[in-house]
Amino acid sequence: MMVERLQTFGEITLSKQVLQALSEMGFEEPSPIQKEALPLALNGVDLIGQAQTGTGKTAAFGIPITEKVNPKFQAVQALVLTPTRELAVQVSEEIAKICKYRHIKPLPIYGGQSIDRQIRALRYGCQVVVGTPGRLLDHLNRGTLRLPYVKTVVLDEADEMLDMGFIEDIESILKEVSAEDRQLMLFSATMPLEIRRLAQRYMREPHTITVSRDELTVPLIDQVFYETREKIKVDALCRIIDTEDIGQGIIFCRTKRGVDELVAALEARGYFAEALHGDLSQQQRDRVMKRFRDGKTELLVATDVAARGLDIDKVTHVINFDIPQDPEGYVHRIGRTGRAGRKGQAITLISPKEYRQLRLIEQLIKTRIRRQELPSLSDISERQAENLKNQLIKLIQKNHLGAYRSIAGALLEEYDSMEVAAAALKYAVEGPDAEQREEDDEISFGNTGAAAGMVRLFMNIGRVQQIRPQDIVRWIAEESGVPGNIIGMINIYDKFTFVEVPEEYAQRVLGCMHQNMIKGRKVNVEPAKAR
Ligand SMILES: Nc1ncnc2c1ncn2[C@@H]1O[C@H](COP(=O)(O)OP(=O)(O)OP(=O)(O)O)[C@@H](O)[C@H]1O
Ligand SMILES: [Mg+2]
Repeated sequence: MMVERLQTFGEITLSKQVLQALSEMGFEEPSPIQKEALPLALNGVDLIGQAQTGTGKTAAFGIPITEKVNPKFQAVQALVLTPTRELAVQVSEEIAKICKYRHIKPLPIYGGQSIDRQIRALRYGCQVVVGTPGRLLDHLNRGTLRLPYVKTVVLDEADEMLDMGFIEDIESILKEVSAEDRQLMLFSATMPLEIRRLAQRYMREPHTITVSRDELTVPLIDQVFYETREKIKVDALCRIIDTEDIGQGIIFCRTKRGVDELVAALEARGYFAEALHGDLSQQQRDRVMKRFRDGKTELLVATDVAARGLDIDKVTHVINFDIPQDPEGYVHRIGRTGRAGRKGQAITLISPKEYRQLRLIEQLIKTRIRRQELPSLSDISERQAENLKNQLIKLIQKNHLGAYRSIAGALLEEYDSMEVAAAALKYAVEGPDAEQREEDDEISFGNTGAAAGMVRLFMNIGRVQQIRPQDIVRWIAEESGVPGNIIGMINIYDKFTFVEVPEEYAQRVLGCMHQNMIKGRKVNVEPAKAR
């Protein structure tokens, strides 16, 4: 059958409310999968839709669901199944945006969340349920969720859902939906042949849409690999982090334990990263995800729980610290970057023994992954020098140099301009007492000494080379709004730091600083004895 190609959402028969919502979401024209899937899906046929990561599969089923659900009828009419909790939340939110003007209520239902709260929400009523299989079954068994009026079922990440781990649950759930006039749609960026075959069992003459041209991966993602030995893998990773210009990155490990160990190893080296895996409580998972989505965490270290579906636009890098187990996993992992037309960088670390796995991935994606050599230490310092230079250029261009100009003027009368500039740079990078720092365990800073009326605040930072007293001053000033010049002595010890502030400011400083960050490190502030 020829599939009709459409140019705008307006050319598809969509309600005014949905068109309005799509335009508010910034969707100007349908993506390729949407162009092909929407007319078929709206007609009610079963379909299997395969399209590259980040190309709008969610809306390809979210729009038809929104159009088909009757807002006046208070019963669950559509069901979307996802493999992870985070994805259930995200898909439910995207559907909520699409049906903003249709008075339809989607509800995410997933494990780890209070079941009582879910029962109340279900009783209150919703028309679209987006959930993970285990928890949905739980509700079906308790009788707190019934599906007799469900007409549309979607398996997002269908190949994963029909894989061994989930298939029994999926079958049990499908049994609860009347097969009579049920529409079943499967979506994924990968759809292995055996899964397509298996899917026939549940589908009626499904239409198959395959959008990806030759490559399974998005061409805007640059893909490289580094060969490294197991022993120096963490150091290799750190060098890569130091040289890449990472906006936000997801680092994948094979196991939960591997994730925790890598987070600890990164922290010990002064990098801040957060872990995401299935052993965390749901509250922790939610918190980690929120901070990452809000751009507060730069690096997320995760198991494959984050491999599929997650849509976070600022992710510039995906790093496979461990090579994925199966080639499909690679496609999904690296697909967390380079979404909706953006560029992305995918980096894979392999040991000499893992070339075979790498070749299998290349075969599947029909693309060569380029080999790169690890950056040397001099590459890194070159890179840092470059960054520093760029920051200075920005400052010069902004031209807000105020009082610093007169200091510069005074210095230039006595010293050579090269000397002055170089000293200023050294001060900026290494801090005021860089020379001594290596010898001393304790670093002090400040000029007021133990002035009267000052309190000492205890900060749990640990001593890190990159954090200097002036970082702390600037950070306190930014976070609490108190002027930097009221801060007195700063003592940096090996494991903690004391900062002196006038008593009247102490409350304000304390108030903003619980669990805050300096240069990516968590900081707890507690009051210590007044002097
Ligand atoms: N027509 C469109 N115009 C502009 N942006 C769109 C359009 N359709 C979807 N998007 C946006 O593109 C991003 C990626 O979409 P989505 O998450 O649905 O991708 P996906 O195909 O499901 O990817 P994955 O295989 O990783 O699950 C989302 O932020 C979504 O809001
Ligand atoms: Mg998706």
